[in-house]
Amino acid sequence: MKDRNKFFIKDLNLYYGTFRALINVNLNIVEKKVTAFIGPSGCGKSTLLRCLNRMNDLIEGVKIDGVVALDDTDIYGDIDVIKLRTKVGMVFQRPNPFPMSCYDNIAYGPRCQGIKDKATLDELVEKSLKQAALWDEVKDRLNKSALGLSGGQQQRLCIARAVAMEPEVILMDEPTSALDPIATSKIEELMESLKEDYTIVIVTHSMQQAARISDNTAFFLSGEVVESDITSNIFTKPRDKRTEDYITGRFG
Ligand SMILES: Nc1ncnc2c1ncn2[C@@H]1O[C@H](COP(=O)(O)OP(=O)(O)OP(=O)(O)O)[C@@H](O)[C@H]1O
Repeated sequence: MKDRNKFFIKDLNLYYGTFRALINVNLNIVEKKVTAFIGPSGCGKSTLLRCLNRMNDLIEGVKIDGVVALDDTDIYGDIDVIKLRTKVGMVFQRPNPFPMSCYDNIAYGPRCQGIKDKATLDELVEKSLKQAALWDEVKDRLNKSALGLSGGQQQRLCIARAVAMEPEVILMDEPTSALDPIATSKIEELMESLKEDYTIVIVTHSMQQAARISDNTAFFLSGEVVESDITSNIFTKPRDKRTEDYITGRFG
């Protein structure tokens, strides 16, 4: 099947006050693939990720120019931002379950959207937890606090919570950086299965992780996307000397 672009990013610049954090970014994000953003600390990976569901709108002093289109619609045009964030869900670096039961964590978003029917919610909770590979571990403790889960389980719960909103894209900002290697490999396996249904964009500090899980990789440096390509090309035959220096560990 031919690749289809989910996001189209053209000449994007982002300023925090007078500081230009993204510089003329041009990038396509392919549908139903995993795209990794890599690069040294402070190079703009999270900033670009947050542009994709307008999370930067919440930061004072941010100015953006250029185009970010989702399925051909400019998301910085006159659109419903709440709807956008429903379509483009997000999972953060530290697991952040709400201080409520596992069940209520998942049902929270759908309830806010007006779904009240218990059977419908039950089904959605089960389906989301299954998709996040957590159902077997929590099915007997759905009514207990989510805060009693391990860190890795909490992160999968947060992924289930994102999935329950039936998004099209899931943004993940260093989703495994607070987790141990076993929990990390569970999340990595999970991403492999989630990409059948969702477009995934992940910021990661780990080049090994990007190489393991992503189909496409974009390499960032000082606010610019230096190079983006299929992941194997980035790691075996980068076109730009700066990418090569980074992946061979010469800096960063
Ligand atoms: N809210 C903010 N206000 C001002 N400057 C910011 C803000 N957020 C990020 N920056 C600056 O923008 C630049 C890019 O930051 P960003 O967090 O996007 O980088 P990153 O590549 O994700 O870094 P890391 O890998 O360390 O998470 C940095 O210089 C950072 O200091």
